[in-house]
This record gives sequence, structure tokens and C-alpha cells, in this order.
Amino acid sequence: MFELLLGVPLIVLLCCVLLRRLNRKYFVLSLCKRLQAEDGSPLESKIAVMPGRTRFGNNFDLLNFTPSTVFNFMRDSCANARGRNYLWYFFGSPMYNVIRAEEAEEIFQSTKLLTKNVVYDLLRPFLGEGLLTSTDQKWHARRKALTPAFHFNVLQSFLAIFKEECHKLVKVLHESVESEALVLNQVIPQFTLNNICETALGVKLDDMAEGFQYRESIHAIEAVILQRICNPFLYNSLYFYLYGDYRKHIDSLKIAHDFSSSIIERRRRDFKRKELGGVDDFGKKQRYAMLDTLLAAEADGQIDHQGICDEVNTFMFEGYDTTSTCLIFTLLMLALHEDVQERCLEEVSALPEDTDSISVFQFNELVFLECVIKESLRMFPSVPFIGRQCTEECVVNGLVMPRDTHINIHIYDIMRDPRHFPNPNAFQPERFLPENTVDRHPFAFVPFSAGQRNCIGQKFAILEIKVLLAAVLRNFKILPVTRFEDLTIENGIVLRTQQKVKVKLVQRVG
Ligand code: HEM
Repeated sequence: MFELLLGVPLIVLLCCVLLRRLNRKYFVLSLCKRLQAEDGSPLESKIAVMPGRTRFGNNFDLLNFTPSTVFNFMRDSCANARGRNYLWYFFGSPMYNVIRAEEAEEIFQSTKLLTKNVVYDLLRPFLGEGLLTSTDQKWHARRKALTPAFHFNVLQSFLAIFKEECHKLVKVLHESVESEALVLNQVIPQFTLNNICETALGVKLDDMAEGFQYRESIHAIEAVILQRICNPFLYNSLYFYLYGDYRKHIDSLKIAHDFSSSIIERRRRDFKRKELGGVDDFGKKQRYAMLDTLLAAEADGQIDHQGICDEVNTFMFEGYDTTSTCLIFTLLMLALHEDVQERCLEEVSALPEDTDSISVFQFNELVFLECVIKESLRMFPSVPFIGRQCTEECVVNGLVMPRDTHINIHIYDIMRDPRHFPNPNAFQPERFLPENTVDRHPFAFVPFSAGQRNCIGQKFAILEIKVLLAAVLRNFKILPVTRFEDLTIENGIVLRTQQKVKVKLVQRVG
């Protein structure tokens, strides 16, 4: 009896001591290894370690969130970190959050940190192992094969497509002049989806019976991915199967995948018959599409049918919402800043009258318009954060990161850092005039990411955006309807607003 009375407290004491020791290296209640400073100093002297809401690290901080609360949570974390990068212990892994350009640089430049983190797993059912989600050899080979699809000459051929879609949209906008307000979210996404569909797949979505269903399926896929982003329990496939919109997701994926797969099959038949450059089903001359680069790679044995599907779906996904988000925010900013709008109008008025004759070079020369687009991307980056993962223990920013540590680079916060962009919440396109960028940190402005895994479509996107903005500015004066204070920003797959963005267009005369 005496032994028992003495033994039990001793064992408890021993367990407590062991647990304390273990807890120094491992965050026991969050089931993960801790980060350590490489030089042995306390971690808190290097970065901010965010206390969780419970004793289980930050595991339960993000439960039942909505897209807007996810956005606010990230901004609050950034504010609480007081200008330092910060750490969460989150569902079995440390999650290192970078909000400073200086440390982001090392990650962007690293040739080892190329693997994407857990958030991208949610995209895999849609995108498979496409350029955005793949890693290692597969990514290297695909990136190399696809780079020519974004060559300057190819962009030149896409310009005609952008202009055609632009004419169509401007017609619709003329009809809106009579109305009280134009809802940008109702017209801009259709423009960018049509553009990416024709440039990537070589088909005109508006001419296709399945076009509407495809568009709807893309929206439905996004909605489910968003649902999962907002509840980390739904990252787990079984939990998602049991409690998420699993069935709906599978149905929408099937529609989107069948659509792209059938177009690929059709184009492959033409490709094999060497009929590219001939006429399509509607009797029109076939133009180059990015898909052709993939079919040529298939003929060389570099990629299979599934690989082509994954890449095409990735282009559709990456090239659609990102660009429309940027266009919507830029048009809103132009409406809210009349002086900026007038300066842009002055610049685009110097372009030739005949829109069809404007070249890529001439669009490139719209320097101030580009400053406006950049400033809009700085304040409202379509992709507010990106993720990486350590596939083995590594040292990053002087921190020893255990295997599977997640890294989030918060592009949004980096580009609102007052050290690099004084008065960061003010819309000031002049910041991007060449003379004002000389001393800026090279990684302070990164809306397209940077380093090896930067956006392959950035020139494509800027050209597409410029073509539409120039046409809108030449035809209409844009007046504000939505005030900035009316908007709630959300962290969806891309940055967006909870409310629809409205402007009023007034036809320009002369
Ligand atoms: C304003 C428009 C756009 C923005 C802000 C944007 C931003 C980005 C960012 C931040 C990344 C890095 C993602 C990451 O590391 O997780 C990325 C990657 C990518 N983007 Fe874009 N993007 C835009 C338009 C486009 C367009 C139009 C296309 C295709 C036509 C495209 C295709 C891609 C692809 C394929 C990747 C993956 C590249 C790789 O990992 O090698 N993007 N984009």
C-alpha cells in the first residue's frame, strides 16, 4: 500500500517531467514537431508565435469560418505579429507565415521549396497534377514544354481573340448605358472565361451548346473548394465524403472534365490528320491554341491524355478568375479615382483609331495604364497567398523547419508593407512609374509570385486586361456606384468581394 501511495505520484511526476521535455521539441497537444531557431536562440526572438484559441495550438482557430472571416483572420494575424513573420501550429504541422519581402525572397529563390502545401490538395480533384499542383520532375518537364505557349509571337496571335471578345463586351456595355448601374461581376468573368477557353482550347464558348453548363460547373467546383477552405476538417477526404458536398462536387467535376476531354479528343483528331490551320466545325479558320503545344508534346511521347487534361484544366482555372478579379478591382478603382481615369484616357487616346491595327507593342507602351493595373494588383492581389511545403527537414530564414512544415507567403500583406509602400491603403499608381521603383525591394511587389514557380501567364494576363481597359476607357466614362466602404473582402480561391461591384457607364462623345 505504501509503495502504491509513493509510486503513483512518482510515476505521474516522471511523466510530467518527460512530457515537459518532450514538449520542448514537440508540440504534443498539436501533434507536431516544433520549429527551432538555427542559432539556438528562443524562437520568439525571430518570429511571432501565435497563441491558439485552445491548448491544441491553432488547430481549432479556423473552424466554421466563412471566406470573409478567413480574410479577416489572416489580416488580424498579420496585425498581431507587428511586422514579423509568424507561426501557427496547425493540424499536425507547423505553418510558417511570411509577410515580409526580405524573408519571402529566400523562399521564392529556393530550388528546394517548390512543392505546394495542403491547400493545393483541394484543387487536385479538379486540376490533377497540372502545372500549378505538380512538383519535381513532372513540373520541370511540363514547365519546359509549356513555356513556348506563352512566347511573344503566340501572344500576338491571342491579341486578335482578346479584341474580338472585347468588341462583343463593349456592345453589351453600350446597352447598359441606360441602366442605373452595371454589375461588373455579371459581365467581366464571361469575357475572361471566353478568352481563356479560346486561347487554351481553341473553341468559342459562346458558340457551344455545352458552354453554359460548363460555366456553371466551374462555379460549382469553386463553391465546394471554398467550403473546404473554410473548414479544415473538410480537408480530410472521408470527412468531406460524409459531411461535405461530395456528390455535388463529383457531378460538377464530371461536367468540367468531360467538356475539356471531348474538346481535346476532337482537336487531337485534327492534329493527327494534320488539319490544324484548316477550318473548324463552324467553317472558320482554326487558330493556334495552347492545346496544340500539348498535342505536339504528346506526339513526342512527353505527355499522355490525362496529363493534357490536367494542364488544360489548370489553364482554365488559373486564367479565368484571376484575370476577372483584377479587371473588376481595376475598373472600380478607375471609377473611384476620376483623375487617374482621365490620365489613362489621355494615354489610350493616343492609340490608333482603328482598334484592329493596335499591336502588342503599342499596348506595351501604355505605361501609366500598366501602373494602374499594378497598383490595383498590389492592393487587391487576385492570389492573396501561396503555399509551399518542406519535403524534408530544412533551414529557411534561419529557422530549422521539420519535414512537412507548411509555408504560406502572404502576397497581400507583403504588398501592403508600409516600409516598401508608404501609405499602403491609398491607391497611388505613380508608385510604379519607373523613377519611383528604383530603390524598392525586388520582392516587395509579387502579385504573380516570383522565382521558378512564378505565373507563366502574367504577360498574357496584363495584355488581356489592357485590351479591355483601353476599350472601356475610350468608349465610356466610368462613374462610381459601389463605394469602397460598402465592400467586404473575401479570401476565396481568389480574392473577391462579398457584394457585387457596380459602376455606371456614360458614353463618351466624339
Ligand atoms: C491577373 C492575373 C493573374 C494573377 C494575379 C496570377 C497569379 C499567379 C500566382 C500568384 C501564381 C503562383 C501560384 C502558386 O505558387 O501557388 C500563378 C501561377 C500560375 N499561373 Fe497565374 N495569375 C494570373 C493569370 C494567369 C493566366 C492568364 C494564366 C494562363 C493563361 C495563368 C497560369 C498560371 C499557371 C499555369 C501557374 C502555375 C505555374 C507553375 O507553378 O509553374 N495565370 N499565377
